[in-house]
Amino acid sequence: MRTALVIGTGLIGTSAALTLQSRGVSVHLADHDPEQARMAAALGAGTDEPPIGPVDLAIVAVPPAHVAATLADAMRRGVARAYLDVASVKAGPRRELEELGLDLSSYIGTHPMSGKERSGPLAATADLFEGRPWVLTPTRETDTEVLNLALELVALCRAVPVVMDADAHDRAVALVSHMPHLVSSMVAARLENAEETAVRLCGQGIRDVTRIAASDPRMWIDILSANPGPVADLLSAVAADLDETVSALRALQSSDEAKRQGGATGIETVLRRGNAGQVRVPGKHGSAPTAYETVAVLISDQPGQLARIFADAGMAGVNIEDVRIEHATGQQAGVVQLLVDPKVAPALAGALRERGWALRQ
Ligand SMILES: NC(=O)C1=CN([C@@H]2O[C@H](COP(=O)(O)OP(=O)(O)OC[C@H]3O[C@@H](n4cnc5c(N)ncnc54)[C@H](O)[C@@H]3O)[C@@H](O)[C@H]2O)C=CC1
Ligand SMILES: O=C(O)C(=O)Cc1ccc(O)cc1
Repeated sequence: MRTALVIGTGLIGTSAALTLQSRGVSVHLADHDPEQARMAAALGAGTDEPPIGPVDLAIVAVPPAHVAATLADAMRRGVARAYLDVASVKAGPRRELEELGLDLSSYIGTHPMSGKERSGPLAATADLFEGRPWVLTPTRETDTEVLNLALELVALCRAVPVVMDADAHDRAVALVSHMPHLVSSMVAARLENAEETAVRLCGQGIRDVTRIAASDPRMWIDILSANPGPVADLLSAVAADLDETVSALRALQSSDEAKRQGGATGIETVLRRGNAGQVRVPGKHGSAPTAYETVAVLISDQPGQLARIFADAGMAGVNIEDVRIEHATGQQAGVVQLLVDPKVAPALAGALRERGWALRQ
């Protein structure tokens, strides 16, 4: 691939553009808000000048409700040899394109399973897709050349291609993305009118659970509107679990010992089912989950502390598999949890102590 056109230069479009541009592809940037395209160009994602002739690949990265119309317009203008979109839902946009009567041999629906709770070009990063699944939904109509260009994009972004049917994709993301998004919003909504004295006690757990609730509601209305059935089915299963859990908690309040026992069993069941589901969440790079050991380092809130820890871990020859940061509310300090192979954890802890870091036991 030599040339690409990114239409929709927000978080996902600009991230893809930054990666392609850094790999030597000449990228053109377009957005219905020219300021967004200008900003992406200023970040080094390409040029906001239109291409002179058709590019190799057009990447449509606009909100799901605008995908079909944007693609149809680009295809009619013949701006590229191949077209793809990156929307979080796949069956709806394809159906809309079919209804528009377009030849879809030059189109493939795709979805990078990587993103953030922030929107716009300023949130974009060139490594956003590294090691993450990127779903491709070719059909019998899809030209081989188009599939190959999509695979080349995924490879250039160092993502992991996963081929799926559009409906199967939508059911899968209802489970791993859309239903959890709503649950996160509902947990976060409990905080809206909560007492400040309670909110300031928030720790890492609630931060993890509510991070995605900060996302742009307009985008998520679009996503959920295109996948309501599967999400409603899953949410009603969650509602059944909630009902059972509430009954179990009420039983725990009973003065009857047998009822209390039943309540405890009910709670244990839901917690154990949670353990069994959680171990199935894949580790980094989509690999099987790995049990890492945590080395927890106390840091002061000063510039360069993280970089120093990473450099010191590197000097000790230790590969950091994952990292989590706990900020203590209202304090200029925090804890960095370095997740490493259990075999190297003692050596890392020793090396960091030697270099003056305080470790939390
Ligand atoms: N946010 C995320 O974490 C992820 C989002 N996606 C999908 O990627 C797509 C883009 O999402 P984000 O980059 O997060 O959104 P964003 O809000 O950061 O960017 C969307 C951009 O599209 C532009 N736009 C809107 N309508 C347009 C139109 N008709 N023509 C041209 N430009 C138009 C907007 O001005 C904006 O710059 C969506 O389809 C979303 O479902 C996929 C994976 C992750
Ligand atoms: O922020 C996160 O962790 C996400 O999971 C973001 C995300 C949002 C929408 C998608 O279609 C895919 C990924």
